[in-house]
Amino acid sequence: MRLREFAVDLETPLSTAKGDIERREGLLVAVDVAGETGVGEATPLPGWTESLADCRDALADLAEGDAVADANPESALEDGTLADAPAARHAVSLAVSDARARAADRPLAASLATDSHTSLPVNATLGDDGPEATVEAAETAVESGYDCLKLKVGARDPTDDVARLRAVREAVGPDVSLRADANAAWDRWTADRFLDSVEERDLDLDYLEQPLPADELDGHAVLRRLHDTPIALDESLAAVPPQRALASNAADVLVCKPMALGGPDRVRDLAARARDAGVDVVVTTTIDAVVARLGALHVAASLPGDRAHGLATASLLDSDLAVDPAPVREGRMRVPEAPGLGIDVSALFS
Ligand SMILES: O=C(O)CCC(=O)c1ccccc1C(=O)O
Ligand SMILES: [Mg+2]
Repeated sequence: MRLREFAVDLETPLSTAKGDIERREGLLVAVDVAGETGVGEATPLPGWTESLADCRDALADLAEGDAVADANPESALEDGTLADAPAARHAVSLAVSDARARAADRPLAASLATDSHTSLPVNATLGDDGPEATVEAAETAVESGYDCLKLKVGARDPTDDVARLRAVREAVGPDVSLRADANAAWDRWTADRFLDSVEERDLDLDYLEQPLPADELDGHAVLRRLHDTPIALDESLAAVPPQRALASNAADVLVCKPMALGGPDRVRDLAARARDAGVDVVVTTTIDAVVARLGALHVAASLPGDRAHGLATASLLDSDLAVDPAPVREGRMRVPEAPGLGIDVSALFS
């Protein structure tokens, strides 16, 4: 197993209710499995995953036990070694899946599901900003072909967030779908008030993502009963066993971050349970470099459903680890057709 550390800056910080994301640091992992080299990425994000230091330690421990890891890196996925390090587990799991798909000579998505999508709609991700800047960013996104926008809310008074959403709805018209992500900023009363005014003004939100703190499953379930606006859970899935979130009737949609859930295999397991419960799944990045974004794209493409995914985050970075084989065009991403992730490993480990 080989490791390579990396750091990439965001072009402009992504402003959320829980602070700005300015820089992403992580590790690339390469493993040899089934006669092929596969690559994975660990880009931890505290709040969703272990710290960078813990991630680095977990992967270094694995790489040092090289004899074991090389003989069977998959054992580390199942034996609990990486149980408390979802970003590290994500890197190893993605690298193993990439190698296996390359060995089968199929794109990763097609190796995971026979009826995988070849392209997917994605939402534009708009940070917290004043009303004019938010409208301008929304208009630019729609002009470039997006028909789904996700706005960060929760960093200002909810009345101001409603005004931002109203201005965006007026600017983009009724056919663009709008999502709002509060990143756990509100209490039940504030979320209730926000949803009342959104619904009074017919702003028609596709969903409200994580209005309440991560452990408040019952609170989200109450909001679902009181309002027509669908509720999505994100932070909750990293904080409580995802099965509990499903069992609590707390969500219409699960926002699945492969990095936070511990790998593409974990997303697929959870998506199957969600499907049985009639809950939709949207896959998003954690603002990752090209390897993890491609992993998220392939796993999203392997799932049924036609909701836009939160994968359009490459443009937030000011540099990357390699040329992106899946740029966003007209609000969609095409799944690379080359084997595995569709990226050249030698370009990443030179
Ligand atoms: O979903 C998207 O559009 C992009 C991903 C995103 O918003 C995000 C990125 C990093 C950390 C948290 C989040 C989030 O969904 O809250
Ligand atoms: Mg979110």
